[in-house]
Amino acid sequence: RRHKFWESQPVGQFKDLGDSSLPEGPIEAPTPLSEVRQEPYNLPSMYEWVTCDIDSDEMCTEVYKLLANNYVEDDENMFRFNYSKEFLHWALRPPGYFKSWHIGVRVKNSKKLVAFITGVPARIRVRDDVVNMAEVNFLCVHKKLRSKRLAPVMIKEVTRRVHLENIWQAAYTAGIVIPTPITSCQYWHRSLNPKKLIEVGFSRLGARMTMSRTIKLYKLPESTVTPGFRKMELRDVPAVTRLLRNYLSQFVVAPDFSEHDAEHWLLPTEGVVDSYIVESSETHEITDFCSFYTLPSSILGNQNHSTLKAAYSYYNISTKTSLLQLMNDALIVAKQKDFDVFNALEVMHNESFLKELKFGPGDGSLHYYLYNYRIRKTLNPSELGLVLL
Ligand SMILES: COc1cccc(CC(=N)NC(=O)c2cccnc2OC2CCNCC2)c1
Repeated sequence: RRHKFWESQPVGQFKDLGDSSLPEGPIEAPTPLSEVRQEPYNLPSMYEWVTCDIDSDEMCTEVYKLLANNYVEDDENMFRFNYSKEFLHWALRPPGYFKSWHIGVRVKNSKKLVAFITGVPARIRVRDDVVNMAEVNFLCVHKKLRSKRLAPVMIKEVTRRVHLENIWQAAYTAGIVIPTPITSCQYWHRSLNPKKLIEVGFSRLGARMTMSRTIKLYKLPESTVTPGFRKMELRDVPAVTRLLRNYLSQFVVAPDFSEHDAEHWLLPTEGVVDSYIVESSETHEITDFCSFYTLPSSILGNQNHSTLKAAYSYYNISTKTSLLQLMNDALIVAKQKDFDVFNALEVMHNESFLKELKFGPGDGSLHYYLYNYRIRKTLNPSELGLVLL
C-alpha cells in the first residue's frame, strides 16, 4: 500500500485535506518523558546504531563519503548533491545542537557507515505560534541497502531522540510527495556559466540560439551596482537580526532567529555561506540583505567536468534597494566567485525576480512538511519564509 509508514504517523493525511473542522496545530499531545521509548529501535541484525560525532574529522569524512556517493540525485540521475565537510560541520552544529541527533547506521562486522539521518533544533513560527522543532535532513541509505525498509526505522529513531529532548514537532523537505506537503515549490536556476551547463547537460541550447548568443544572454556586469553593498561582518549581526525578524514576520511559516542563530546561519563562512548587506553611506543604516549557500553537485559520467558549482538562494531582504537589483548583485558576486549556476525556490518574494533575472524553471519541485503539526490549508509558496539546507 502506498505511504504505509506515513499513514501511521502524526502528520496531515491526504484524506483530511478538505476537512476544515480539524484544528490547526499539534496533532498529538507530548507524552511524558518517562513514557518515551528509552531504548533505540531495532535494526536488522547485521546493523548497529552509531552516534556520529561530526567534530571528529574521521567521522565527518565517513559521513561526507556516504552522502557524496549515495545522497539525492536529480530526476535524470545526472547530478548528485556533494555537500562539503565544512558545510556539514556548519549545518549540523547550530546553537543548542544535540550530538545524539546525528545518527548513523554501521554494518556490525565491517563497521562501514551505510545510513545517516540528522536533526538540528530550530524555533519555527507557524502563524502566531513559535514552536521548538527539529529540522530533519540528510536522510541517506546506501544505494545497496535500498528497499530494505531502513528509512522508516531511521525516521522513528530520530523522532524518538527528538522526543527525549522534549521536542514534539519537526520540519523537513523532500523531492517526493508523501503525506502531506504544507506547500510545494518549483525550483528555478539562473545560468552563470552557460557553456559548462550545456556541456554537462544541465541546460540545453535554446531553439534558434547559438552558444555565443547564449553566453551573451547570461552575461553579468563585472562588479555590483548597489552603493554600500558589502560582505556581512560580525558587527552587523544585531542589525541584520532585526531586519530579518521583521521581514520574516510577514510569512505564515518562518524561523524565529535570535542574534545567536543569525550569527551562526548568516555570518559568511568561506565555501559554505555568503551574505551581503547594503549600508546607507549617510545614515550607516543597514537597509538590505542577501545570502546564498554553497552546495556543489557531482556530475555523474561527464569526461571533462566532475563538479557543478551551485549557489542556493538563502534569505534575502530588501527594504530600500529593489529586490530585483539586490538579487542581480547577488548573481554578480556569485559569478565573481566562479559559481556555474544560482538556484532558487519560489518561496518568500522570490517569484518577483525569477523571470526578470533570467531564471529558468527546474524540472522538479521541493515539498515542505511539518511533523505533528496540522496546517489548515496548503500554503502558497510565497507564504513560506523557511529555507532548509
Ligand atoms: C543539480 O544537482 C542536483 C543534485 C540533486 C538533486 C537536484 C534537484 C533537486 N532536488 N534540487 C533541489 O531539491 C533544490 C532546488 C533548488 C533549491 N533547493 C533545492 O534543495 C535544497 C533544499 C533541500 N535539500 C537539498 C538542497 C539537483
